[in-house]
Amino acid sequence: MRDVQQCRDLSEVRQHIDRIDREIVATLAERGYYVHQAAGFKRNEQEVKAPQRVKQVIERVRTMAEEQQGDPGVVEQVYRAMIAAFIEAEMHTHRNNHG
Ligand SMILES: C=C(O[C@@H]1C=C(C(=O)O)C=C[C@H]1O)C(=O)O
Repeated sequence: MRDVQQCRDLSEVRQHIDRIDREIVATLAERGYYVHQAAGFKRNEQEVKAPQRVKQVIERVRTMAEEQQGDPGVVEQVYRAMIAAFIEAEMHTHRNNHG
């Protein structure tokens, strides 16, 4: 985990959360850009979904959470929701590419 500060009140806690959200949204935009490119390399909808890759990603981020004193269960839930949304977006791109 990165260095964390002890806050004096809820407002200070929320300032940190707002700052972190800015970073998360920027990172999601960057990730989304690569997911969009992934669609261009896939031939069908099963390849877009790539369940084996999803399994690998989930295992990897759970391990990373454990190493960084995060909560693997929370990380897995967040990732499953995020990947589902990215698959939906990638599916749109795939369908546009293939008529
Ligand atoms: C980006 C990909 O496509 C999909 C999205 C994934 C993701 O957001 O991590 C992982 C696998 C696929 O379901 C990929 O195959 O790598």
